[in-house]
Amino acid sequence: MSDDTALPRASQPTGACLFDGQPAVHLRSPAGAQATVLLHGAHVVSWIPALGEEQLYLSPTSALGGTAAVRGGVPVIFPQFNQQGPLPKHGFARNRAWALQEATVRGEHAFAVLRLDADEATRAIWPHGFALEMTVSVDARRLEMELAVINTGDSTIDFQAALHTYLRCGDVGRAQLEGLQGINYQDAVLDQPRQQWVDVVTIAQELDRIYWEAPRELLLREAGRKVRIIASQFEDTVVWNPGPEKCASLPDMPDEDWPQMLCVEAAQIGNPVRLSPGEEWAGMQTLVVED
Ligand SMILES: O=P(O)(O)OC[C@H]1O[C@H](O)[C@H](O)[C@@H](O)[C@@H]1O
Repeated sequence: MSDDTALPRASQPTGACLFDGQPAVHLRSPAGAQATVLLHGAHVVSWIPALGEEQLYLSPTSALGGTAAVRGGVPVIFPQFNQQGPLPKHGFARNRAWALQEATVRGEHAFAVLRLDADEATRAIWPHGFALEMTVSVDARRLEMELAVINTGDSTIDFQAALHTYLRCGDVGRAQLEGLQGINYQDAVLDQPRQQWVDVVTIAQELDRIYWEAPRELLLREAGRKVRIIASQFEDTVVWNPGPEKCASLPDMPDEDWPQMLCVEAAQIGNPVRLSPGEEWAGMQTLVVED
């Protein structure tokens, strides 16, 4: 992925930018950490901690413009997870143009706020009033993503939501996701409920699981790298890798790229959130690179 701006991305200040020709916002913290968020979907497509390397996987063959969902980064899932209801898969938030409200550096942080309001197109498929606010913040070693949902309508809303984070891996077969032992999950590949006995390791084929009421903190560990994954308010965690066969069937991802990613998604699936008019809910996922 290349930028279309004159400045190399490493030198871009906090503010509006283009990413592969698409409207985006770039964040640069005083310590030099960076993140880039597309206005399409409020989709985080890059996170580079200070003195670090890219931490997110973004498919080089994913279309970033138009109405298609982006393969990689952090898709925002709202108001439906997967195909668990009548709406398009994973809802509509990831396929809409969000508005940039603010992009600022404050203290050690650089952050941006993006907003999506109900409009005619969303009401046509989901007849409710709502506003979404996505706040993305970086400091030296940390990426914080908060999705807030406000019921701006005059009737109750029920929704599922997720931050569908594609973590970059050197080789997912040698990576380890720690913290899920003892947790019950729905195995979407086997279509069966199961329980996790050991850490999630040696992924070599499709893995697609919803862990119910998962621990707040998980750790992705691979040679020379540890990323702590902290969820707040999101009760469930989805872990997904397409494996070789499913990856080969995805038109927006190179066949050989599946070992380079693992989705660890902060999600609210089992207990949809219910908001009365005027009420608000917010869920957060924080990623921290550790020594
Ligand atoms: O291809 P997408 O619509 O982006 O969905 C990608 C994946 O998202 C989640 O992780 C689901 O659990 C998977 O079943 C799904 O395949």
